[in-house]
Amino acid sequence: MKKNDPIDVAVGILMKDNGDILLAERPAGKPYEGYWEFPGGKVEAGETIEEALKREFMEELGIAIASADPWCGVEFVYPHAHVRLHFYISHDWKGVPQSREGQKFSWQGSIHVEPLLPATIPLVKWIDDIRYPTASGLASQLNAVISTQC
Ligand SMILES: Nc1nc2c([nH]c(=O)n2[C@H]2C[C@H](O)[C@@H](COP(=O)(O)OP(=O)(O)OP(=O)(O)O)O2)c(=O)[nH]1
Repeated sequence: MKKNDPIDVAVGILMKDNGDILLAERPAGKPYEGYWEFPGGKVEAGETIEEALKREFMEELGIAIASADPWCGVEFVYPHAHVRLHFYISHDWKGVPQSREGQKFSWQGSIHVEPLLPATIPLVKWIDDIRYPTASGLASQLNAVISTQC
């Protein structure tokens, strides 16, 4: 792998029935320590993204993800790395988050933790559109359906 090749990262958004989602603070010693992110980590050689997601959640939080759906992808170039983030949404897991790496974590309705990792900032708006659909958002979805049918 060349120095500037993108690094694949598996990222999970655990979403409770009431829409709350889990964020974690990056532990000391990592780039951007103290920034908030959705839990996850780098995909290792020979692993699928979903395998990496499940491994990272077990290692970092003691959470067993039963199922997760791929949601969106974001590519971002940091000074320390070029990352390709694969975001998954899960409604189906076992366990209660434990701080296995000494990190803080928090279930959030509207997001009140900061700073967020730069590449994660736009995701907050996108995930809110899913968690809290507005009347105008629903209208545009309806328009999309109507125009698909025409
Ligand atoms: N987990 C996670 N990583 C993110 C998010 N947004 C974002 O830019 N990243 C970036 C930060 C890092 O450059 C990279 C994740 O790498 P990492 O160093 O945390 O992964 P890791 O846990 O496998 O770390 P290590 O084993 O190398 O210590 O992805 C996010 O929301 N969640």
